[in-house]
Amino acid sequence: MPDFSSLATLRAAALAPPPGDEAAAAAVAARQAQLTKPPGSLGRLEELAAWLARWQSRAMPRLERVQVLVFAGNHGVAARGVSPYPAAVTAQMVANFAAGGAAINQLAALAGAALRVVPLALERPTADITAAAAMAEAEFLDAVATGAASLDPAADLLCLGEMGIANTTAGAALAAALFGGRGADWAGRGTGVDAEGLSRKQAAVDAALAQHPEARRDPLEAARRLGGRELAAILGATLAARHHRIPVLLDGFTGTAAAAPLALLAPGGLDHARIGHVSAEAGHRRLLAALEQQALLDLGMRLGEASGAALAVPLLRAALACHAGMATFAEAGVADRA
Ligand SMILES: O=C(O)c1ccc[n+]([C@@H]2O[C@H](COP(=O)([O-])O)[C@@H](O)[C@H]2O)c1
Ligand SMILES: Cc1cc2nc[nH]c2cc1C
Repeated sequence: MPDFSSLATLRAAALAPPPGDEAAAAAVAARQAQLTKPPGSLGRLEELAAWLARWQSRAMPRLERVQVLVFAGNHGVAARGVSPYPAAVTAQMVANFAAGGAAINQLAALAGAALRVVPLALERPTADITAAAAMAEAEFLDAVATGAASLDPAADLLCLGEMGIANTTAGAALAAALFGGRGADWAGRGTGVDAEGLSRKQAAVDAALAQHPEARRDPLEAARRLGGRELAAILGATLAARHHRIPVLLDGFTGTAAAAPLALLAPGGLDHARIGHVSAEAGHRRLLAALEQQALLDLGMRLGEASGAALAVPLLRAALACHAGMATFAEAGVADRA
């Protein structure tokens, strides 16, 4: 378990992500070549089986234990009129998750996954990023460590999601600091803000970027100054998963932005993560392009709460069912190519 007790140790862990197991990935590719199908005909399912093998370090990957983690946080920038919903909805949705009434409850059950929801100091919103750093260093590290500690170290796969009114504004500011551009490039409609709300959101992102020039220079400072507790927890869980050899499915725009600092801190720092779906949130495609990632699904969803990550789990199960269950040409007596 990496040490996230100081910014220096967190940075050290992020700068040295363990490599994948290329032998396990090669074993998958070798078996794929023997299976009763034209080479490559299962498309990305083949690559996904190899990806699971590489990051689980298992020639025959498995999905017996899938964890869905949803982190919740509140944001001072919500007071800027950037979301149509009041901040109180964050805690109300956490209660809804506990009662089993949210979309993620249904989708996690369908995925055969264990859902855990972790509220992070909801009564204490982060500071308004247009005026101050979202979190002090200790608060940031605490959220990162909570994210890491919430991970089931025996999981075969981790799906990550978030809940936090106004967090698409935080995600947009973070993405702009990491990859360049301004509010107009990264802010979208979120939960459905109107045109004036969108203008306020773009202005809030621009004001936050002007307030925090350091964020453009250091991905961890960007996460601390512009993000939020649930975003920091996603970063911590994603990095901890890498060190525990657990592949990760990220969810939408906010969740992808939360983990993105890891890709900038180390080349391949997010190679153990895939994006479950591309959100309808305007900036997500731009973010995926910047990360050179292709989402698994494109269903026009924009919910967050790990819904798009959980929905992609059955695709991974399909990839493994074919990989493990198909006969080889020799076993089935099917003639291979001449
Ligand atoms: O991540 C996404 O793609 C996404 C897009 C739109 C909305 N959300 C969810 O909606 C909330 C943030 O939206 P907003 O409008 O309050 O910034 C937060 O709880 C997210 O889980 C998430
Ligand atoms: C109702 C509601 C549910 C959500 N789930 C994730 N983000 C959300 C935002 C709102 C507003």
